[in-house]
Amino acid sequence: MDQALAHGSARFITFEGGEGVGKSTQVARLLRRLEASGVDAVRTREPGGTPNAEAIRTFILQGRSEKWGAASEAVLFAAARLDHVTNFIGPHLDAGQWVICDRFQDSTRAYQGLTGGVDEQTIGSLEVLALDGRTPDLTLVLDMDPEAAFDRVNARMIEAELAETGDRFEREDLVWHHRLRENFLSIARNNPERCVVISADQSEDDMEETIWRIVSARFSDRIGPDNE
Ligand SMILES: Nc1ncnc2c1ncn2[C@@H]1O[C@H](COP(=O)(O)OP(=O)(O)O)[C@@H](O)[C@H]1O
Ligand SMILES: Cc1cn([C@H]2C[C@H](O)[C@@H](COP(=O)(O)OP(=O)(O)O)O2)c(=O)[nH]c1=O
Repeated sequence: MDQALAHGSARFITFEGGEGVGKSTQVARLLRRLEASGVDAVRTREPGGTPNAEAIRTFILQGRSEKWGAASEAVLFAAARLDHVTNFIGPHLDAGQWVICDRFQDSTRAYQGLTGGVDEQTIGSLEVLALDGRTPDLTLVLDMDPEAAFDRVNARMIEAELAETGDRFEREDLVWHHRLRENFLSIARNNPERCVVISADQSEDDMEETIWRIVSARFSDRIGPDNE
């Protein structure tokens, strides 16, 4: 079935990209813009979004699954995603609410698959299981040089007087993060109907405007000028 029809009138939008590129910031801003246009929307994140998936998130990000290897971690992320799709994303879309998700299946493809070395067939099978047909209508891939993204995050941490430790994936070296960036770009190139790459090397306000232009143009049938 056409995915747009499968979701009814609601739309499913995901944000993807490396660490610190501004995904959470823009998820919050897009939600505000949608609400201001009269669209009923909810935000969520991965791994997480339901109590079971949040438990898996804590387990992985504390590094407790690291020794198990990328394939086992891909299975854990898929288990969290299946619970999230079944108990949060699917029900909200079916109720007519748009769902805006901070990371989704492309993160498993980029981190565990292309960067972590888990083969395409395994990633594909896990994706079929976990998504249960809920492919995003639009994926915004935020892209910037990982060094610049880390500088930005560190500057904010110093401003807020927070100690920098980083979770399991943030502690990987820069070469790894450059490879990750290339892998997100290659996923976007391979899925041109679904993915749009956005430069994250702009101010928060400019990024918000760019994203709003893309979302409102793509879903102009749902976000009419009458609602602005
Ligand atoms: N466009 C931007 N320019 C400068 N700093 C930004 C921008 N977007 C986000 N930030 C800051 O960078 C840090 C990471 O942003 P965040 O939205 O949490 O990224 P992510 O969810 O991709 O990890 C935060 O401290 C945030 O305030
Ligand atoms: C959803 C998902 C996340 N991850 C990783 C990416 C992040 O390093 C981490 C999620 O932590 P998070 O703090 O949400 O990262 P960020 O703020 O950069 O979005 O989990 C995977 O490796 N595979 C996945 O399928």
